[in-house]
Amino acid sequence: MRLGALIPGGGDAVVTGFALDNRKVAPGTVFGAFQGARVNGEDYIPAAIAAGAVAVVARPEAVVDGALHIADANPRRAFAALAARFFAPFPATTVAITGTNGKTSTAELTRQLWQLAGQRSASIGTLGVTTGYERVAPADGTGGLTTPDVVTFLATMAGLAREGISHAAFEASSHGLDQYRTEGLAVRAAAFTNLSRDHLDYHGTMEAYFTAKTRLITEVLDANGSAVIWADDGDWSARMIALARARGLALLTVGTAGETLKLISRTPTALGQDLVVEAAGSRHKIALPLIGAYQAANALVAAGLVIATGGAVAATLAALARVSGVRGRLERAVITRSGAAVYVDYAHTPDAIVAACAALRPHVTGKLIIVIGAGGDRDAGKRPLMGEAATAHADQVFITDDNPRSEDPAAIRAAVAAGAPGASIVPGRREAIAAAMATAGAGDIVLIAGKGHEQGQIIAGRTLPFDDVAVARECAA
Ligand SMILES: CC(=O)N[C@H]1[C@@H](OP(=O)(O)OP(=O)(O)OC[C@H]2O[C@@H](n3ccc(=O)[nH]c3=O)[C@H](O)[C@@H]2O)O[C@H](CO)[C@@H](O)[C@@H]1O[C@H](C)C(=O)N[C@@H](C)C(=O)N[C@H](CCC(=O)O)C(=O)O
Ligand SMILES: Nc1ncnc2c1ncn2[C@@H]1O[C@H](COP(=O)(O)OP(=O)(O)OP(=O)(O)O)[C@@H](O)[C@H]1O
Ligand SMILES: N[C@H](CCC[C@H](N)C(=O)O)C(=O)O
Ligand SMILES: [Mg+2]
Repeated sequence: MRLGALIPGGGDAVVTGFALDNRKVAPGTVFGAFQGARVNGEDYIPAAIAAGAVAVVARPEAVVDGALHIADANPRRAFAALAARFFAPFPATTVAITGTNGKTSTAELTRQLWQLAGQRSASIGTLGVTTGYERVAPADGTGGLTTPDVVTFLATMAGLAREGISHAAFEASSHGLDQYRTEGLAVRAAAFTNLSRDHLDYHGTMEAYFTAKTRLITEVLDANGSAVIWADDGDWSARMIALARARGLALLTVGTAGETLKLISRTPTALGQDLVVEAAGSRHKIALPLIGAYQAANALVAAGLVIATGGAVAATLAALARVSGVRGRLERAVITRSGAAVYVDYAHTPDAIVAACAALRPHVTGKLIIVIGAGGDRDAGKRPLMGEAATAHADQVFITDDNPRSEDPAAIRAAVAAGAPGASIVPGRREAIAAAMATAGAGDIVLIAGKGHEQGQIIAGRTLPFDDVAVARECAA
């Protein structure tokens, strides 16, 4: 493609690709130079041009010598729009999900519902790229970033379209939205799941965190698209609904306070839960094969996205009876010799710990024993709150490590323990899982929280192999 085809006056230079790191620039690349959290990408403009960049997308005040300067006060957004023109076409039906918790689950359940309806579908998010035939996890073994960068995102979407995928659901994290990492393609429907404390290290305040998320509804979503909003998260839901209305979007509300998919009742069963949902004037009874209110919420939001993009209401709700669990979300790992069930869940916020405990509580006849930890180089303020949530909602708490990253693991454990008097502090995640499982008897449940699907423990810059499900099975052997 010629540069002139991407941007008026671009000329005849051949564009071969897009990069936002100078080390990935090859002859013909369009380079995006952005001010980051650590360094200023504008410092790498000369190196990018020396490596063959034909154009540089940067602020008007940046100095670009020897390549076309595509100047924009919001260079990340301009870069995403150009890159999308280069990488198109994309899957025809694309939807996005934001919220503090439930993005990955909802994206994956949306993909499953489409697949059950006969569509070739994919989901993109923390689990990597999932299609009906494979899951390609991020290469670094930790689960990596939810959205690596906009070039990877658009190239992946284009690759899926080439494979014949017509329907794609992606997770829009607040970091990704703030940094324009998931944009450029048409988004037909967008969902909001909930908002609670996380990532305040990056956003500073809950208000700024919420604002980052609102971009999905107010800017990224097509003007003629549909907003699917979980209605049961109080003020945050009400504000998102108001924003969707103000923009004149088609609106689908979901939950007990929802109008489109109104949750009438929810009754836990041995293997899942029975839901009664009022939709399009009739009542639908659904035997959802997943436990917990939070999974019911995500399943219904997923159904909302499918309906918003053309799925028939009754058939979509009926298909919920056939979904599979999402990797690392209330995944049953093993039963101990003494008869306790051990679950792994990706709860790494105070709210998620409450939700995961609540999901398991109806299935506990003895004690609910939880293993928690908090990530290093992440929102430190959530640590005691995670301890408090575990203490309030489980019967016995073990505090251990969860990706200490560059921080001192003992200091993180102590910060969590500040909210959890009476908890046992066990350095070493394997040791903590073993200790928790050893105390469990028949009728008890052990919940190993925080890492879900993750395949590694990040300690001092190194990622060591670690899989909660595998370790639980080893401890039970
Ligand atoms: C704080 C944050 O989100 N940082 C992300 C962001 O970095 P940044 O733009 O601030 O980059 P920077 O390192 O300051 O560099 C600025 C620019 O200079 C460029 N550069 C830099 C060095 C160099 O030698 N040459 C060069 O060109 C960089 O490519 C970048 O464009 O953009 C980078 C590329 O897209 C990301 O890798 C990086 O993620 C870091 C590693 C990270 O840990 N992010 C986490 C917090 C994150 O984003 N998590 C969310 C999950 C949230 C959730 O699901 O709950 C996610 O979406 O994954
Ligand atoms: N709708 C929900 N309400 C409350 N808690 C939830 C909800 N959905 C998921 N959770 C909790 O959050 C955890 C993570 O779920 P999931 O991976 O779907 O969320 P996410 O938003 O993608 O998270 P991340 O921001 O880390 O990518 C789950 O394991 C569960 O403990
Ligand atoms: N997307 C989240 C994942 C956290 C998972 C938890 N295991 C941790 O490392 O804190 C983040 O990057 O903050
Ligand atoms: Mg996720």
